[in-house]
Amino acid sequence: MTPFLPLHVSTSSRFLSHSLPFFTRLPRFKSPSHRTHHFPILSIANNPFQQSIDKDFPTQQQQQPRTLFPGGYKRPEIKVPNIVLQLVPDDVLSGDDALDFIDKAVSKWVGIVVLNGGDGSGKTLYEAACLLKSVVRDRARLLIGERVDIAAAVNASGVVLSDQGLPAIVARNMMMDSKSESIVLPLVARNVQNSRAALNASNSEGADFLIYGLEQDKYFDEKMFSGFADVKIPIFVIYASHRVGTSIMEGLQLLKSGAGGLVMSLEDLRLFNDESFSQFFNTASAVEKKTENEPESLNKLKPSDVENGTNGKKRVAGFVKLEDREKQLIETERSILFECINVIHKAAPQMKEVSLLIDAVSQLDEPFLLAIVGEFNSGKSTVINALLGERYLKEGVVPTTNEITFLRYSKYNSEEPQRCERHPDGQYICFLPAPILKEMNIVDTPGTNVILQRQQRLTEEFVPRSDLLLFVISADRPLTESEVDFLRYTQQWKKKVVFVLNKSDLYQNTSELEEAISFIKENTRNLLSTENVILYPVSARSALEAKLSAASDTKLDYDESLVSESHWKISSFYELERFLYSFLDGSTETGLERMKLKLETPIAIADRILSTCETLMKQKCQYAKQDLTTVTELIDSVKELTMKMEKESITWRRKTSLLIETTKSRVQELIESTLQISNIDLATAYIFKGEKSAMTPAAIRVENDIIGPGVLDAKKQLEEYALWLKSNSSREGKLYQESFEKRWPSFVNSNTQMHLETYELLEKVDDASLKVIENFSAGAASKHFEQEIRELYLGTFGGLGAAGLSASLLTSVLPTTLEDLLALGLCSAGGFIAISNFPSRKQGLMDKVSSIADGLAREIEEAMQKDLLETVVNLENFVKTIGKPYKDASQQRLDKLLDVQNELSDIKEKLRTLQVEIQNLHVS
Ligand SMILES: Nc1nc2c(ncn2[C@@H]2O[C@H](COP(=O)(O)OP(=O)(O)OP(=O)(O)O)[C@@H](O)[C@H]2O)c(=O)[nH]1
Repeated sequence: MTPFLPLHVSTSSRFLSHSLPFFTRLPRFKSPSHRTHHFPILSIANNPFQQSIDKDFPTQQQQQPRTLFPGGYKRPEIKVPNIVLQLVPDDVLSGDDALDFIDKAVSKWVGIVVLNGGDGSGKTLYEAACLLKSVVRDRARLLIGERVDIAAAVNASGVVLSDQGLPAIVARNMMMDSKSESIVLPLVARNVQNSRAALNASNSEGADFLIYGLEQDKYFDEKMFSGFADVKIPIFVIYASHRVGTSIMEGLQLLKSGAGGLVMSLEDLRLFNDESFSQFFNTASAVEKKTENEPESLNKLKPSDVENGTNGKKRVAGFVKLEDREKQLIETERSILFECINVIHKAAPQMKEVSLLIDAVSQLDEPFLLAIVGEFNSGKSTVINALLGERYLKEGVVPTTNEITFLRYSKYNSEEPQRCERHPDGQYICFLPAPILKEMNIVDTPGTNVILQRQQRLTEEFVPRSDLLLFVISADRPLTESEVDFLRYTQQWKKKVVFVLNKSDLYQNTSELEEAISFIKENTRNLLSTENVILYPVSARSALEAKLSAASDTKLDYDESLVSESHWKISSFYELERFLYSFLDGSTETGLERMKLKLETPIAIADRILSTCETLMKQKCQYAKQDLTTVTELIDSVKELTMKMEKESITWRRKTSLLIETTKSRVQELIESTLQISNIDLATAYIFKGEKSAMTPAAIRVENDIIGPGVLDAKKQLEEYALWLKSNSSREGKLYQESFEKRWPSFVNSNTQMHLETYELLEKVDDASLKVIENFSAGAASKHFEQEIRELYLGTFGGLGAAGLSASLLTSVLPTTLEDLLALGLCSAGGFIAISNFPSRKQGLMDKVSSIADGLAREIEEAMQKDLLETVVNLENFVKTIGKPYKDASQQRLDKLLDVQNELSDIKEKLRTLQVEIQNLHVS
């Protein structure tokens, strides 16, 4: 799982580079560690963001703890009935239509695909496995025959081992080492050819399912399968058409005999069409339904029941006795829990553990559930047998209980005193005529602290469902570390625990026994948060033997044997029984406690899941708030970008005004150097040639050398400026858009598709500054300038006549203006006054040039400013427009999450009130 690390906007480090959006240097959230250790407190199954709120706007990779169960692993579930497709590399690599066929098969009927190595090389097997994995994907389980290394390398679901292959535990551990991220334990299946091997593989081996193949030259016979009755894991039978026939009905026969499904080769699979398979699965589910309808079976709630909140049960009206009160509480509790389930669905659709709660709700009206737990070999089965008074369960020095075994009551039937069946959910249900089962269901669980992890998980997963735990400790190892660990785990579900110190007969004397009792009590008090640790030292073996011999000796019953047998070993077991029986009597305090425990079981599950949901929602809300802030900051950050553009535009304006300034100075310089009285050529040109004459060289120079190029330069500069504005705006606009899309890719939909005019905003600039310069004509300016000069000369020399002018001609040899004037004065006193105006007239012209240039510069600057403003306003509007759907969505998401958060706390409050009500139950 690659964590998606959310981005934040950093306000300080923007504008870093033009090749990156200016907001891309963003810090990352610290990804919280999501590894769980032994017995985690909080957890949720993996597979994030598929539904509801998350689907709407999946922005953050939230913390995904592995599972609510210890070790962070879940047992893999195997659906039955199922079809297993068995392949060899050639099937996969042959290049014909096999892959298409496999693709279709896994999308419809095949739930497990096994790739066997055949005799080929590891390389070929690996290549075939890679190819197969890419076809199968997650639609079916892919298992590799024997080669754990290849299974691990291609990330397969598990391995199939031959009868002589690796021990299952070794294979599983090897796979687990390589699949450290997976929350599901790897599957280990075994090929078997007879019932003994099958039993062995399912019991001490801990295989998850079996593939049963007939020995060479043997043909299928239903009786053959009867030897597998004790095998408690699914068995898939190899369906070889040449042995069994090609009718699917033959396969159905196998299912009826107890097989979990059929194993077929590619060749055999091709023999059947969709119709045959649908017939196969329909009939199989009909068979299953029949089993489910057995009395008191563990029917699961249907989703529709959850929605309706009815579970098909009649509502109970009115109550007078405690029992009625209990019924009424059950109804209230049920409806609150349905609400709870709905809220959990909303808060954490991926939380698979909600099924625990659904189960617990469906079991509210079921008898009290007493679960016997403890380490393997502590004597759990013997304790149960002693309670039942008969050796119903297998006992033994090696782990003997491999499945959760429900013991339920059924009337005595001489033909079938004990009937066991495997429920589709994998648990075993045995119907026995033992009286204690009338009032409570007893569950035998596989021992903990076994090397077989599957069994340990089974027990752990069962703990939340039980109402009371009978924790069996063996006298030869009172309270081990792993027992303490397990006990701690049970307390996460707030389970009431009663200890049974079994095999007490092993102690030499009472002081040894007392020492062990006080040791256990001392060390569990804190864990169970009670001063009153309940512990019964017993010898289940002696108690069972006493009961059995009492039963065989009709004259003596068990109670009498207690009297006659003063042995404490039996009497202490009797104490335990008395305690348990008192649970059945609703009129006693213990009976009341039974009801309370029963009612509190689903509440504890709900409470724990709700707490997990709350943590998750808190985190989700935090992320959603962060998202909203990020979106808002992202939108607002455009202001800083525009400020930056404004800053940069100053340089552009400066450059343009400098250009105008230079042009102005050059014109003025020209005036200074050219316009002199002594410039006889000029004077003659203006005075004698009149207006119609061709342009003077001075004016021509102004046009060609100064104003003309100046205007061209300015135009070029303003064109560049306009381009700078547009490219800046469209680049940044696009970067914003990319950032929104990259940051929230799942949200790119029709809402975020903008109208064309939105994109046009990025290009839309009026180019006012360019227009100003375009409107400024160098020719017109030169003409104007020419006119001004003419007026200057005419105003100066027009009244002097030929004498004055000839006098002035003298001055042509004099170097300075002053001498100029003096000479003129001497030559023509009358003309002096007119000529003396020349410098001020010249200055006037200079001022005129200056004011025209300054006016132009101002006009251009204002237009540039206008262009800039238009660009930044457009860019801001663009970013606001494209950011709006994201902002709205993050706001909506946050609102939704806050609503769910409120719903969570409301439902928690309701549960608390209910809990108080339950606690207030008392014997009337
Ligand atoms: N001495 C003595 N041995 C006992 C007593 N109870 C059970 N045993 C023996 O302990 C061994 C294990 O007993 P089981 O009842 O199979 O133990 P378990 O806890 O169910 O074992 P698993 O199901 O494998 O976890 C058997 O050999 C029993 O005979 C007892 O009270 N005293």
